[in-house]
Amino acid sequence: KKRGNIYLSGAGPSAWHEEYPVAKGKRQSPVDINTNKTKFDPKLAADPLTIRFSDSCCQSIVNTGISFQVTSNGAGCELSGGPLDSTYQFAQFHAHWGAYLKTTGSEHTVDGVSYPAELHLVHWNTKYDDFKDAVDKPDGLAVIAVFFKRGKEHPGFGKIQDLFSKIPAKGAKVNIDFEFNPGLLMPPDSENYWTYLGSLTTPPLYESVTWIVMKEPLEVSVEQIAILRTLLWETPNGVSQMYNNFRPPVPLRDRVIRASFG
Ligand SMILES: NS(=O)(=O)c1ccc2oc(NC(=O)c3ccccc3)nc2c1
Ligand SMILES: [Zn+2]
Repeated sequence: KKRGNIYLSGAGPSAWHEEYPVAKGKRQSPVDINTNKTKFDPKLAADPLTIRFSDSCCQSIVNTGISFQVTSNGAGCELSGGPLDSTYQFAQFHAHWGAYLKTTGSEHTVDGVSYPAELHLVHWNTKYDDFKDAVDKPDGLAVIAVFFKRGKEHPGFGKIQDLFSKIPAKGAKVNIDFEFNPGLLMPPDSENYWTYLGSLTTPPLYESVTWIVMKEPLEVSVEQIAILRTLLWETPNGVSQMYNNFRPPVPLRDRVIRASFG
């Protein structure tokens, strides 16, 4: 059966629970971050989040059929501190975005407000042997989420977007033969973040992610937001531009989102 596109086949995200019952689970993502209900946790500031990236950590970029994905062997790219009790190694970054002239696009929202896109930097807990071993464990993954907002151009991200024309279809992959430090994609102030226990935002929706959502968005140009939609994916009506590859927020249930700032 041509599965096609998980966002456009059948009823999309609202139907994922039919094949993945965990979609209605207790620690699903994304969620709306209601800033009146977040809780400042001084312990997060006491043991600051340590985000380490390197110039040599990005090997290739692939069209996964639902986003672009810059893949890393993780060399010199590690995450620890803050809410994390272990060292996590960088595996890949990708993004989610909306449609032309729409304000939606991000997965997480803040007080009900969406951003046009959201970047995810995926890390796995090095207490496990590799990503695949970590991916379904409750403390297996840590994902840094960075909101994109429209503003000045971001030349660093532009270097990655220049490769999009080389990965026109699902499965297409090219090597990155220049140095690219994912640290360029962190907002100027990355001390202020929210954190909560959640899940992958696409099937299999494993409840294995400690989310670290940066409060400050990263500015990119309106053109750069539009270039995201030049990536292509399969739809029930054939190959077309990739957009609206985001899961809308799901219920927070019995969770409190902690803030690293007062
Ligand atoms: N939107 S999300 O929640 O950040 C999210 C959702 C689903 C994901 O599946 C993977 N797999 C790998 O990264 C991987 C890395 C190495 C080898 C195999 C897979 N990362 C994900 C992130
Ligand atoms: Zn993602």
